[in-house]
Amino acid sequence: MVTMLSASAITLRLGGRPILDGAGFTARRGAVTGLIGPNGVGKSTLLRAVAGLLPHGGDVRFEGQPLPAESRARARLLGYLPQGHHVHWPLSVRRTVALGRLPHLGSLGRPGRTDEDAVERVMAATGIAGLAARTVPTLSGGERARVMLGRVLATDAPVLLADEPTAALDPGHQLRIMALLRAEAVERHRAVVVVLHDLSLAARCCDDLVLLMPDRRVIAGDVAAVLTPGLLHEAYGVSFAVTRADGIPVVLPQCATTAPNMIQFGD
Ligand SMILES: Nc1ncnc2c1ncn2[C@@H]1O[C@H](COP(=O)(O)OP(=O)(O)OP(=O)(O)O)[C@@H](O)[C@H]1O
Repeated sequence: MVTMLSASAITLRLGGRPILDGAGFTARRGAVTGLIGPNGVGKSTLLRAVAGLLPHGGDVRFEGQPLPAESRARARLLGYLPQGHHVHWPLSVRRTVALGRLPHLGSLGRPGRTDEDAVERVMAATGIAGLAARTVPTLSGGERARVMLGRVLATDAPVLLADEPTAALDPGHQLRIMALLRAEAVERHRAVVVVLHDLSLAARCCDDLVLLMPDRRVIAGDVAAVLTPGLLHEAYGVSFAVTRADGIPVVLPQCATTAPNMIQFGD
């Protein structure tokens, strides 16, 4: 599979502090790449930098070419789903998904047949066609997550960057969202990059993993190469058992004691 997106030597400061210092990763066409690592290590920041939403040093390329500086042209290449994205105003589901077509609309901003087809396709794929007329604030968390994902899928961008799209979802919805992202990668030949905290879900649903370490190393490779007990202990500060259940990888954090207050938080 071909590298579609590459980010290298990304440096970035926020609030006067260096947050990223030489981070990078590649994402292949037709594959799901999981971006993992402990809280605060810089996963969201890296994704936002790559999406062009934060000024940064380093190099981001699409199929070997620098990304266009113009935001609409860039948005046609990179679809970005922010963490915990909500719509608080009473916009219908259909109109929310249609917002994903904005980078494609001409100067009059009028959607054409291609735009309408894209919205219908995405609403069917995400299972939200039956909710089309509902307003987003009236939806459940699981329904809203699918609508927000629908909005980004409607961009038809070849690269999808999704920041914790499964957060706060039940296990069934988590698997459905990941299956959708997989289908976008495999059937529509996109490169999908997804930030995940659930390491078993990452092991099960991702082809490649990128682990951001607290000491700023970046460990990239397939699931077996990255999800080792040694690397996970270094990354998260607790022990892990990496095993299989019915052939499905399972990554279990271990605690010497069952008392949660025995886990020490870092600085
Ligand atoms: N606007 C900001 N100003 C100053 N520091 C910030 C800002 N935004 C983020 N940071 C800091 O940057 C670091 C990386 O944050 P980021 O949200 O990228 O981490 P993350 O790996 O996505 O974390 P989590 O898993 O908790 O979502 C954190 O220490 C955070 O406090």
